[in-house]
Amino acid sequence: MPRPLVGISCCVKGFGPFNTPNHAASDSYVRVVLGPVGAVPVLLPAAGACLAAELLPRLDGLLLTGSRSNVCPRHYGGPPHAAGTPEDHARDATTLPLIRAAIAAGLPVLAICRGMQELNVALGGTLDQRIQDLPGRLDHATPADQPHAPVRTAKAHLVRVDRAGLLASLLPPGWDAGPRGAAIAVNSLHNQGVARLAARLIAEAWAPDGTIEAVRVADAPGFALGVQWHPEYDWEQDSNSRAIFEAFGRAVAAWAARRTAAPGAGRAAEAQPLPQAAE
Ligand SMILES: N[C@@H](CCC(=O)NCCCC(=O)O)C(=O)O
Repeated sequence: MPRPLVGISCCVKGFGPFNTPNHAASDSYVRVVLGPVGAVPVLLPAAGACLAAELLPRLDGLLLTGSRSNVCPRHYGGPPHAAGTPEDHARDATTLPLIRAAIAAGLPVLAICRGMQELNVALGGTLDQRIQDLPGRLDHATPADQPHAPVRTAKAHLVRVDRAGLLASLLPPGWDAGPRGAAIAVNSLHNQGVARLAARLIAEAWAPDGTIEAVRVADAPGFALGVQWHPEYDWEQDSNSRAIFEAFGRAVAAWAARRTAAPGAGRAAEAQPLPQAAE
């Protein structure tokens, strides 16, 4: 049987001397899909809502990536971002409908950082835009003055995990047996966070300041998990991070087996006209 296909959400980023828009996803997501997820990575361009119906029937999983850009507040009725806050309207226009269609179809979904924020917004939740400015909250942002690699793998804080949740069920045996109890250490590279949790989401993990750090979709027919941290940066060293991707990979493999047995399974919506290619 051919290996399963996992779609990876792209951002639109300017590259080169003319800042030409490119559809891009970090190499860390490609490597984790090839590695512990055990699938073939398929980069999904941020080309709009039309992609959901075209792509979903051909995919076995959806990996929603992190990004420096932020979900535009008009999608959740929030105030405009402070000047200079990066947005990516093309990504929003692609991922928000894609998430709704994927969840409805039961396609396995793993949502990381911006991806978890998109999952919340796609299902009707709202975001805080700078949690470090809120009273009593921690600064979860990327330290600006430190080099790339260590800051992405360094543990920034603990996360208390609901022992009864999906996340706890997939962590390695004994994950909660040490002195920390039901808490794991995570990295942290975000400014925004869940404000109002979407009605269909269940919080599964919390930072010490109460920030929601993991969610699952309560009524999802398939695997649907979001984490606010970045397991893709340290899965080679961290067994908890690796376990998240392996569990996603098992769900993806099961979906692929069903899709192969019954082609057309997962078809979520009627196809829409494709957009014109950019000039
Ligand atoms: N922009 C949002 C989401 C944060 C996020 O996904 N960060 C990814 C950073 C990747 C990296 O720096 O390597 C927010 O700020 O909350």
